[in-house]
Amino acid sequence: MQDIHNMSQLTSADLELARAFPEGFLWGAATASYQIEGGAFEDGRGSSIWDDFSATPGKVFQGENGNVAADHYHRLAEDTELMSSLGLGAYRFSIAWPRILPEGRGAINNAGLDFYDRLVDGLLAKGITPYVTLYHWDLPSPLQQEGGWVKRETAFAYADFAEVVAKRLGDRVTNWITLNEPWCSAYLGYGIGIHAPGVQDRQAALDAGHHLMLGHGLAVPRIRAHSAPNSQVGITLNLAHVYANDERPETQRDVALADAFSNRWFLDPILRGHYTEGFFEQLGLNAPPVQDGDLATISTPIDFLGVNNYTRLLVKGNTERIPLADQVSLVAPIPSACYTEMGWEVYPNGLRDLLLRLTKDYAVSKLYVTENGAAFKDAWNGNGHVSDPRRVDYLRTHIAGLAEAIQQGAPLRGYFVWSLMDNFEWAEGYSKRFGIVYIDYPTQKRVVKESGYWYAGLLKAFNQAH
Ligand SMILES: CO[C@H](O)c1c[n+]2c([nH]1)[C@H](O)[C@@H](O)[C@H](O)[C@H]2CO
Repeated sequence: MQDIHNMSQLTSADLELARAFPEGFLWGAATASYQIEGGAFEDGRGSSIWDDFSATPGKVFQGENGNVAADHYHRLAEDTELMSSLGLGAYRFSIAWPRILPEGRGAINNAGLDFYDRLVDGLLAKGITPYVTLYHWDLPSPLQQEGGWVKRETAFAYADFAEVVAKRLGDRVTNWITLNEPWCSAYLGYGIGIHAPGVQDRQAALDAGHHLMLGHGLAVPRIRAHSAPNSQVGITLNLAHVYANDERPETQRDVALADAFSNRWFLDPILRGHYTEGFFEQLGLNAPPVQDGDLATISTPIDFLGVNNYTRLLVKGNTERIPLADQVSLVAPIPSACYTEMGWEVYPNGLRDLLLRLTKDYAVSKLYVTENGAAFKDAWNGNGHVSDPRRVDYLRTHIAGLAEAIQQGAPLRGYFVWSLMDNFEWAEGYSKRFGIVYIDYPTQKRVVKESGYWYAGLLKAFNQAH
C-alpha cells in the first residue's frame, strides 16, 4: 500500500491540533461484526437476531442484510494492512456471539474463535492494539426465541460467552468493552422495534436494559479472571449532551427528562449503583425486575467508560403537559445548521461538552471516545479517490473539541473514528456511508477517502510530535 500519510492534506492548524494531544493518546478506528464481516453462513456461524431482522420484509432498507457486508471475514490480511497503512494505533472490533456459540450457549464453535485469533494476531503483528467489544447487537437467534434480553437468563448466557472469548484471547487482548450501547439494544430493539429483534414494548425495553446491564456486571470479573493483570474492562454507552433551547421552566424540566432517558438510564446504575430517582414514573412504566444484589453487580468497578457520540440534543419545553421521558420535544432542524445523511446536526461542541459533563458528574477514571463520525453522500467514479470534505471538517472540528476537553480536565485517553470502512448501517442497510475508507460493494474494493488520508496525516503528525 503506497504511503498514504499524505500530510499535505493537513493545514498548519491541523498540525497544531495533532501536537495538542498528550503523549500516549490513542488513535483508532472502529467497526462491528455484523456490519463488516459477511461470511454469515460460514465455518459454523449460527444465526443472530440481525440475520432474522434483515430477512423480515420491510425492516431494512431495500431488504439488505449482512450476509456479505464488506466481506471482512475473507479479507483479514488486506484489512489489517489497510489499518497499518493508515497508521492506526488501535482497532475496535466486535466478536460475533453466533460464531462462538451458535446456540447462544453450550457447544463452542472453535472455527469462530480461530477467526478472531487470526485477527488479533494480525493486529499485534502490525503494532495495532485490539479493543474488543464483546457484544455489538448480534444476539444468537436461539436466545431470542427464549425471549432474548427481556429474560434474566440471557444475562447469564452472555457472561458465559464473555468468559469463553476471554479464555481464548485474554493472553493477547488487554482492552475489553462488554457491551456496545445497551440503550440502543434495549430501546431501539425492544422498545420501538426499529432495530432487531423488532419488539415494540416500552416495558420490555426497561427489562431488557436491566438484563443487559446485569450481563455487563456479571461478565466483568469473568473477563478479568482470564486476562493479563494490566488489562482494562469498560463499557460503551451512546450518550449526548442535552441543551435547552430557551430559559423557560418547562424547557429546563424537559432537559432533565431527556437527560434521564438518553444518558442517566445507564450511567446511573453502572457508575452510581442506582437508577435515577423517579425515572420509571417519568416513563410511565413499572420498575424492571430488579433482584437483590443486581445493582451491586451492575455497578462493579470498571476501568474506563467508552463514549459513542455523534450529535447533540436540543430541547424545547412542552407547555401543555409534562411529557414522558422518552417523548420530550426536540427542536426541529435549524436552517443555519449542518446535518449529516442520518439527519443528525453537526455540533462539535456537543462532544466536548458531553465529556466535560461526564468528568464533572461521574467519577470516571478514564474515558475513550469509542465512536464518532458522520455519514455523508460519498461517491467514487471508479478511479482516483473519494472526495469527502464534509467528513474531513466533521473530524477536524470534533477532534479539536477533544483537545479542549482534555485541556479542561477530561481524562480522555483515546479516540476511535466511526468507521474504518463503509458498512451495513443497520435498518439503513448500505445506504449510509460512515467510513474513512470507501467500500465499492460490487467489487469489494477498498478506496481510502480524503478523510482517511487526512486522519492518517493527523496521526503521523501526532507521532512525529512525540
Ligand atoms: C446516535 O448514534 C449512536 O450513538 C450510534 C451511531 N452508531 C452506533 N451508535 C452503532 O454503535 C454503530 O454500529 C452504528 O453504525 C453507528 C452509526 O450509526
